[in-house]
This record gives sequence, structure tokens and C-alpha cells, in this order.
Amino acid sequence: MRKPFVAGNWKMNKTVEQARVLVSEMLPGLQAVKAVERVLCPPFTSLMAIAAMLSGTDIGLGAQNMHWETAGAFTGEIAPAMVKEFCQYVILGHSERRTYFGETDETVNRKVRAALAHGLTPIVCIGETLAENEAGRTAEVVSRQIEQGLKDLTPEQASGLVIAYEPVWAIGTGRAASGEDANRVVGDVIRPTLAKMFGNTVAEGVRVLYGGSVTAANAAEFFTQPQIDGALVGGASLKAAEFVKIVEAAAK
Ligand SMILES: O=C[C@H](O)COP(=O)(O)O
Repeated sequence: MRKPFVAGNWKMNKTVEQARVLVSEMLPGLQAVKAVERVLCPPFTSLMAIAAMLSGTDIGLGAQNMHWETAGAFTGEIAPAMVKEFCQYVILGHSERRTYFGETDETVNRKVRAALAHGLTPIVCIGETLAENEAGRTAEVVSRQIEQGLKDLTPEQASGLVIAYEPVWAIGTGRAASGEDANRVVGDVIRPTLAKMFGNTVAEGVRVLYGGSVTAANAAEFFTQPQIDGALVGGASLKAAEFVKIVEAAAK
């Protein structure tokens, strides 16, 4: 039985003070929903403050990116051990990182391996662009992202991952995929690719989330799909009441 999982990716939003306000607004609602693994992913600058607020709760904290090297002359980067000081999770390979910052399946793979080596749970993002979707290339792109992004992992390492299927055309557009279509990609492409690489038990045990314009109004459409285990929420995770409703929907 896979425990439902909902993470809020705040992207490049909120100062420390704004982050504190948002967390204090959502904390009581989030704490009430024990059946769901709940994770907040604020910007790096707020991790220390939010870690203090979440201490003593069962709500997880995640970073939105990290470098694969342990330390050194990498101006502007954050090392795995620095993330690990505050976080249990790290989002890797988000399409915005791939599109705007040149991340590739190869660099995602380095980051995934580094995160696992430091005891962090990677939330690995995959998904096709609109052009790829319209060209009928979704299965090819998504399976390649998994094969290359998770290359050289052991089945044991893979079993601890969380995967977020985020069709790029659905992110921040208000145009979510349909629950059925997302379920089909997870069930027909993502889990079979994981099964080929790591075996059936791992493929059936990994949590696979949907991401892309999830709101309180459409969350249930995804959470009622048998292959989808939760959501990676962007814009709607910046509104306390809305995000709590999404988490509540995942518990049903
Ligand atoms: O990481 C979250 C996704 O990019 C989804 O963002 P969105 O909910 O604003 O579409």
C-alpha cells in the first residue's frame, strides 16, 4: 500500500517573513491529515526558518534543487550536506530547471545519486513538452528520462524515490492533464519502465505523483486514479486554505 504524498513547490516565491506567515496559516490544517505524507519546498533562503517551524511535526521539508558535488568552487550552488542540514527531501530535474538552467538527464542522474548518498529522498520530476505530446512522443520521452535519470541506482535505492509526472504543458497554465490520461502514462509507461530497471516490487512500491495545475477543485480527479499517489503542487501551494484542501483530498 503506497502512502499518499503531497508536496508544495513554492518555486521562487516568498521572503522569509512571508514564508513564516504562510506556514503558520497552513500548519494546523496540514497537521490534521496524518494519512498523507506532506512536504513543503520553500526557497533555500527560508529553509532554516521553516525547519524550525516544522520541528516536532511530521511534516517534511524539501529543497527545490541542489548540486551533486560535496563542496568546492561552485559559486551560487548548494551542496547535498547543506540541504540535509534542514531537509529530508529534494526536488530534482524539475522542468523549469531543465528548460531555463540547462539540466539534462545526466545531471539529474548525478544529483539523484548524490541525494541518495546523503540520505535525502529525491522527488524526481519527469514529463513531456507540448510539442513532444502532440508528436505522440510522451512514452519515449518519459521512459528515457527515467532510464537515464535513474541510471545505476540499485533496486533498494529506487524503492525510496518519489517520482513526479509533470507534463510541461500543464505546469502553471491552468490546463491540467485529465486524470485518466495522467493515470495512463503512470500505469503504461512509468511503472513498466521502473519494472524493467528495478523489478516489479520496486515499480509497484514507488510513489508517483501528478503535477501541473493541480487545484483544490481538480485534485480528487487525480487522487482517485489507481496509479497516482499524490501531487506536486506549484501555484496552489502558495495559498494556505487551498493547499490544505488538496492535502485533505489526498487522504480520501
Ligand atoms: O512543481 C510543481 C509543478 O511545476 C506544478 O506547478 P503548478 O501547480 O503551478 O502548475
